[in-house]
Amino acid sequence: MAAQIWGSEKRARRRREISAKIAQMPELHDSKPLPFMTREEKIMESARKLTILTEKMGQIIDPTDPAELYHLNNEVLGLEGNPMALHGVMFIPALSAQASDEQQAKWLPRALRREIIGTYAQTELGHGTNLQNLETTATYDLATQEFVLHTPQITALKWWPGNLGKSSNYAVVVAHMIIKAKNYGPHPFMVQLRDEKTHEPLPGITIGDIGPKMAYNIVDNGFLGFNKYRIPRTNLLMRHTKVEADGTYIKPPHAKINYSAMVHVRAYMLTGQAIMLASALNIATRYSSVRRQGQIDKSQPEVKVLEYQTQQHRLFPSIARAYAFQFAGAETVKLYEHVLKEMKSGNVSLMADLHALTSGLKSVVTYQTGEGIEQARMACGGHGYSMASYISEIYGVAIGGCTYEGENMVMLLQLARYLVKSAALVKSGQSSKLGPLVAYLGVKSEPTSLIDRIPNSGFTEYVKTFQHVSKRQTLKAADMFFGLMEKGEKREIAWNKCSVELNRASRLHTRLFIVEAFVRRVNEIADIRIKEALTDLLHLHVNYELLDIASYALEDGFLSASQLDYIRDQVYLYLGKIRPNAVSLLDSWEFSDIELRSVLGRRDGNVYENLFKWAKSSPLNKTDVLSSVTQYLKPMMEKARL
Ligand SMILES: CCCCCCCC/C=C\CCC/C=C/C(=O)SCCNC(=O)CCNC(=O)[C@H](O)C(C)(C)COP(=O)(O)OP(=O)(O)OC[C@H]1O[C@@H](n2cnc3c(N)ncnc32)[C@H](O)[C@@H]1OP(=O)(O)O
Ligand SMILES: Cc1cc2nc3c(=O)[nH]c(=O)nc-3n(C[C@H](O)[C@H](O)[C@H](O)COP(=O)(O)OP(=O)(O)OC[C@H]3O[C@@H](n4cnc5c(N)ncnc54)[C@H](O)[C@@H]3O)c2cc1C
Repeated sequence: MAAQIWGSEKRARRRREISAKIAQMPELHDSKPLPFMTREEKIMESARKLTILTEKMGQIIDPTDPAELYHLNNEVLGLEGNPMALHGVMFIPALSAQASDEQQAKWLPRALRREIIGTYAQTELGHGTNLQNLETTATYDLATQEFVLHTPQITALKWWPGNLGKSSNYAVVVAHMIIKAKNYGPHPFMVQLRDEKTHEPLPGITIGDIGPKMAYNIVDNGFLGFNKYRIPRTNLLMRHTKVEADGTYIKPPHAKINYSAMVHVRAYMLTGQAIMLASALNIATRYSSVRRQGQIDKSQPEVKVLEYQTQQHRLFPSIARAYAFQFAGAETVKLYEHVLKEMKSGNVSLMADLHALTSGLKSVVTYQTGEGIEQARMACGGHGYSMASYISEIYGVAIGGCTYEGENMVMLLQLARYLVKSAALVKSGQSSKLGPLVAYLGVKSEPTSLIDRIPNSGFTEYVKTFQHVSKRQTLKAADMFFGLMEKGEKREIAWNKCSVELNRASRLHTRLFIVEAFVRRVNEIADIRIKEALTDLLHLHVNYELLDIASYALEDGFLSASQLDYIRDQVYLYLGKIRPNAVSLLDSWEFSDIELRSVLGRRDGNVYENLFKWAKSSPLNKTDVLSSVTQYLKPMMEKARL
């Protein structure tokens, strides 16, 4: 099963080898539990481990393999980020995709050797979503052949970029490029921020940390202002766009090609989200099979809480989602790598499809991951609320994904633009022009679902039902939009008035893709036992998801009330079938105790003794009487007694 999760036997074996090596290297372990550290201590601890990793990484992993790097990162540095998180996640990908060969030769080796630390600085205090209204300017000075970076007002301060505040000395900065008074829109520039020897900010740069956040507090998300700060013309990233010495602008082959670093993260973050969901579920499910509370049959002893159907219903559909996200994420990464290769050789025709797909997936996956992790926390009762479970940290980190790389509603609306264009093709009789991801929009469906009518139909009837609801909602939202415009409404106003319906279509389309990716994967599996376990999980997934969106299928009679009862029964049937495999389905992800960082989710199940040990190690317990008591509470009580 680990091979299915991680992509191959070899990958699963490598993960195990890497975890085993890390287990033997105490210098790479947290020196004390992270929740007991201050933010400064955590950053220091992370930087300490990061420098050891830089020295020893080659002994542990193949540093050129992103999957091995990601695993090493999760085990040693953890989810809360690190002082170089953005260096690998966005700075290097931005340089790789957007810098010319000559620029790459100059900067990439230095970045890869970690001689310099970089980040991706795009979002500002006043604007994050609407890139067209970013306010930082890069004005070309023809006389000196330099760009002058400037922050005209407070809202133009860069705000949020990870590791910008304290750790990075370089950044890819996105600014509006102005040449001879003409604004060419946002473009990426390589900018040195700090002196390489002293790490002091360079003259003309104002920089710092934006303060503590809901989670991710090891990352120094920062602010950045420029006061007429000059950089050479050749620091504009020039793989696709060029500015010649005389100010001549050569436009890129696709208007949005400079957005590729964002698409990179949107594609890769899906499996990251799956891992976080599976981690929280692993903790909750293991704990639920240790925790005994109450009886189902009063004549019997107390049961493990995992025996309760409500507990299973709370956890198991999310287990199915974690697998589904991992499989859909793996497919998306493959597609991304393919499109990136094509883009590098000048073919930009697949960019729109990739953008639409990653926009929808990013939104649905992060939202459902957040939901699943929060349910996992509640499933652990009181102990879930303790930082000893570590679930709250996982939650805080995961839901950051609902916001970064494009706020979820906004990204769903990006997918909706693609769906509406596709609907227009269907309406104008040009279904043959539909791309493969939306081809179903042009296919006539049966009048009713055959879900419970065709025995042994595999998952075909389910997929058809998901296709039906997605198609119907897409055409309905598109009709609403076109109808408003026919009545004379301006395009943008009509769009806004339909946007809730449009986003519903985007979610349904994305959920269909996730179901299809799960079905594709299960169909590929040769090992009978693995196939059986995953088929059970897939049954739970399709029935649970369909129940969740049933109103769309009920409203036009595609599903009947009796079919809904059938689907509900299937959910209960598969909850029961999955119960014996539940812990194993999560243990198959092979998270080590070091990686999980959870007292509650320990592999050995020795929860209570370790919770007590954890509590005793709280800094508050270093002394029996705190100074808050001697200074304030004790005098207060004494005064009251007089
Ligand atoms: C190994 C890696 C492991 C990764 C693990 C991940 C963990 C990471 C953990 C933490 C890191 C956090 C890092 C966070 C970083 C950031 O958040 S960086 C900042 C991100 N910011 C955003 O995402 C901003 C969101 N806004 C936008 O993207 C855009 O503004 C927009 C909403 C898309 C609109 O853009 P714009 O105003 O320029 O667009 P319009 O002029 O309206 O045109 C829209 C048309 O353009 C098409 N389009 C847009 N984007 C793209 C694209 N990327 N590719 C192709 N086409 C694109 C769009 O489809 C419209 O086309 P149409 O007109 O034909 O419909
Ligand atoms: C943990 C974290 C890490 C980050 N790291 C980085 C980084 O490294 N580099 C970087 O540059 N940035 C980074 N960011 C910033 C992030 O990319 C932005 O916050 C994000 O893109 C959302 O933009 P915003 O803050 O402007 O939200 P807003 O756009 O202000 O969103 C507020 C509300 O308005 C709605 N809204 C906005 N526009 C529309 C619209 N057109 N239609 C409908 N609704 C709309 C949204 O849906 C939302 O409900 C990070 C953010 C976080 C939380």
